Amino acid sequence: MEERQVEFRNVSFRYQEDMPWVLKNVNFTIGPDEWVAIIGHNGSGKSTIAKLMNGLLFPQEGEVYVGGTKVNADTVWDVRKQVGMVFQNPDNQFVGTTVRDDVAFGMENHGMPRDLMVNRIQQSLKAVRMEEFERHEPHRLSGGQKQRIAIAGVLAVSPEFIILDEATAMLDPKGRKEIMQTVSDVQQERDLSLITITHDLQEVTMASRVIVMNGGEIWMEGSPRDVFSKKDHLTEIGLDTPFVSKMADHLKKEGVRLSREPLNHQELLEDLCISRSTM
Ligand SMILES: Nc1ncnc2c1ncn2[C@@H]1O[C@H](COP(=O)(O)OP(=O)(O)OP(=O)(O)O)[C@@H](O)[C@H]1O
Repeated sequence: MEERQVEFRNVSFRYQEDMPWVLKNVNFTIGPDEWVAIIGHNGSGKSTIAKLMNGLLFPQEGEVYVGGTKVNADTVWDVRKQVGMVFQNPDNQFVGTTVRDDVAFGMENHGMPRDLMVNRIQQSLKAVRMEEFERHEPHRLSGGQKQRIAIAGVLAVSPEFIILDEATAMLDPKGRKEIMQTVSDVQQERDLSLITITHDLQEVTMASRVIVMNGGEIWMEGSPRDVFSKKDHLTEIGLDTPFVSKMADHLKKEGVRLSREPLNHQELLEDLCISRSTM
C-alpha cells in the first residue's frame, strides 16, 4: 500500500447500535499532494468521514488506513500526528493566552522537544503570514486571523494530511479568500494532501478532486469540472452549482458555444472572447 495516502475500505459507521447507519460502505483513496473537497447536504456524513480519518471515531465495519497504518485505539496518536484538523469555529480551538502558546499546544501534546518547538512556531506562523502576532492574545484577533493561527498550530506538528472541516464558514468573503489562498500556498510549499469539507462552491473549484456525499454514500466523484458539468445529477440531491456554471448554461441556451465547463469568471471570459473572435 502507498505510504502517503488515506484509504477508506468498505467503511460503515453509526453513532449508536440502535441508530441508522451514517456511512454505508464508503470506499475512497486520497493520495499524496491531492486536494480533495468533500461536499454534500447537511447530515450526509462529511464530518463523520473527517473524524474517522484522524481517529476521533472508529468504524464498526471496514477499515480506515492512514499512511499504511490501520486507524484503531493503538495507533490513534501516531495517526493524529499525520492528520491535522481545523474546525469551523476558531474560538473553540484556542487554549493559550498567547498565539505562541496556541501554536505550541499540538506539539506539546505530541511530546516534541522544546528546542524544535521554537523553530516550528516561527516557521508555521510565517507560513500563514502571522509571524508578527506571536506574542498577541488570540481572543483579540479577527476570525480570519484566528483560523490562520489554528492552521499554524496544525502545521507545526508537520502533518501529511490537513482536513479543513468548514473552516471558512464563519468568515466574510475576504477572510475566506485569504484563508483559501494561504492553504493553497501551504499545500504546494509543503507537499501536503488537503481535504476540505465545505458548502462554498468557489472553494470546491480549487480542489483537484471532489467527492459528493449523499445519505452516507458516495454519490459521485471526479474533478470539479466533471462534477459541476453533471448538473442534473447534483440538483437531483438538492445541491447547487457555482454561479459561473449557471451563467454558462444560460449562455449555451442562447446559442453561445463554450469549449468547457468554466470553473471561474476568468475561464468563462476566455471562452467568450474565443467565441466572439470566431463569429
Ligand atoms: N455525535 C453524534 N451522535 C449521534 N448522531 C450524530 C452525531 N454526530 C452526527 N450525527 C448524525 O450523523 C449524521 C451525519 O452527520 P455529519 O455531521 O457527519 O454530517 P455532515 O455532512 O458533516 O453535516 P453538516 O453539513 O450539517 O455539517 C447526521 O444525521 C447527524 O445527525
